[in-house]
Amino acid sequence: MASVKVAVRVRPMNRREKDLEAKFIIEMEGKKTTITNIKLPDGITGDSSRDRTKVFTYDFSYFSADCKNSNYVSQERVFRDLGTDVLKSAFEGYNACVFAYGQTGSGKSYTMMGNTGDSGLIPRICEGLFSKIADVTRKGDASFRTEVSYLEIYNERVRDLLRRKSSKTFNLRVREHPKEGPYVEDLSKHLVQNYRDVEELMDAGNINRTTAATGMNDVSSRSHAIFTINFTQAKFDAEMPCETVSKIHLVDLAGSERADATGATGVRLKEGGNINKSLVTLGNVISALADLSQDAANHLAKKKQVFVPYRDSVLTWLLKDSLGGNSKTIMIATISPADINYGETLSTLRYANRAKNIINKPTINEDANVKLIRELRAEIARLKALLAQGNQIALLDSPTALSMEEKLQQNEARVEELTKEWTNKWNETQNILRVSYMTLHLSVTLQLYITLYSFI
Ligand SMILES: Nc1ncnc2c1ncn2[C@@H]1O[C@H](COP(=O)(O)OP(=O)(O)OP(=O)(O)O)[C@@H](O)[C@H]1O
Repeated sequence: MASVKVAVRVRPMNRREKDLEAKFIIEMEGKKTTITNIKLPDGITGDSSRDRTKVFTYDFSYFSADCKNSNYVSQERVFRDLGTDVLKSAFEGYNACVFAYGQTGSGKSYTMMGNTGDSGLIPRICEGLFSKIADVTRKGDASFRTEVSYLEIYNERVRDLLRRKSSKTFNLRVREHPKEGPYVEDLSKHLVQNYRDVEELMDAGNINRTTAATGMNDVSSRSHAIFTINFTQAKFDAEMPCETVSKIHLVDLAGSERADATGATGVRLKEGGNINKSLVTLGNVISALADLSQDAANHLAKKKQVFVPYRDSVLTWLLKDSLGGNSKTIMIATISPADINYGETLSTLRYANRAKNIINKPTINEDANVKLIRELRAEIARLKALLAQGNQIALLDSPTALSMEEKLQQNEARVEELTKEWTNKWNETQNILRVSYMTLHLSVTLQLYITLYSFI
C-alpha cells in the first residue's frame, strides 16, 4: 500500500499578470501552502469560503516564483525529490506514474518537459535511467531492455506521436488486458539504448503534439500527453534468475480552464470542453478513490459501494493502474501566484488535497517463469529439510520419504530446465537488441553517406 505523493509548485508571475498589476497571494513554508483571498477582510484561517487565508499541507510545497528567493525550488531540486523516487521504483520493478495537473499556463509542461537548457522531469528521469543502466552494466550485474511510446489524447481520441503519418496514427483503440490492464492497440513502441535515442523521440513527439496560442498561454498544450517507458531488467542474484518489468507513465495534462478566462470560441471552445470532460472525470475518479481509502481506514463504518468511473474518459481509463492500482504515483499540482487566478488556484489546491488520500497497491512485476523458479526452489528447500528430519528418525526407506525424494528430484529437474530456458530467452533478446541497434545505426550512416554523395 502506498499513498499518492502530492507536490504543489507555484510559478513566477507572467507578463499578463504583471501588466494587470496582479497581487501575489501564495505563501509556502515547509510542506505548507497558504492562499489568501485579498477581497475578504482579515479573519480566521480555515477552509470555509469566508476565510481570508486557507492553509494546505502536501508532501512538498515548491516555491518556484522567484529565483532570487532563498526558498526557490529549481528543476534540479524537483528531480532530486521526485525523479529519483521514480528511478528507484523502476529499478525495484514497480510501475510508476507522475502527472502534472493545473490551470492552463500554470507550469505543467515546464515542470514535466522544461525549456531548452532548463530541462524538466521527463528528460531528467530518462537521463538518470540511462546513467544508472550504464553504471550497472559496467559492473556486469544485469542486462536491460528499454522501450518508449508517446501518445496524446486530443478531443477524446488517442493519437500516436511517434509514428510517421499513416492511417494508424489517429484514433487508436484502447483495450484492456486481463492481467496487464488497459493499453492502446497498435501504439508504436521504440527500442532505445541511450539518452540520445530518447531525446530524438521526445523532440519528434513534442513537434507532433497539438498546441495553440490561447488567451492564457502562447504555447498551450491542447491535449493530454502520456510518455511511457517500458523498462525490463534481468540478472542472476545468488544464482537465482530475476526479471522485472516496470512501466513508467509521465503525463502532461492539458490545462484546466474556464472558457470565460481563456476567451475561447469555436475550435478552442470544443477542445476546452473535451479537455474539461477528461479532467472532470479525473476529479470524479480521484474523489471516488479518496472515499474508498477513507472507508477502508475506518474499520467500524459500514462499507459503501463506491463506483470508480475510470471508463468515463480515455485519460482515466489509460491511467487506471496509476490511480488506485498497481503503481507508485506522484501528482504535481502547478499554480499561478496571482490574485486574478484565485478561483482556479483554490480549486487546484483542493483537487491536490483530495488526491493525497488515494491509496495505491504497487507490487513488484516479476516475470511469471522467474516467479515459478523461485517458488519451486522454496519447495525444494522445504522438502530437503523434511528429508533431513526424516533421516534423523530413521524414516529414510519409508514410502513417504521415497515419494518426497522423487518429488525433490522432479522439482530440481524442472528448475534446471526453466533456468536454462530463461537464460536462452534473455540471451536471445540481448542479441536481437544488439543486431537491431547496429542495423539502425548502419542505416543512419548509410543515409548520411547517400546525402553527402548527392552533394559531390
Ligand atoms: N516554475 C517556473 N519557472 C519559470 N517559468 C515558468 C515556470 N513555470 C512555468 N513557467 C513559464 O510559464 C509559461 C507557461 O508554462 P507552461 O507552458 O508550462 O504551462 P502549462 O501549465 O503547461 O500550460 P497549458 O496547460 O496551457 O499547456 C511558459 O513560458 C513557462 O516557461
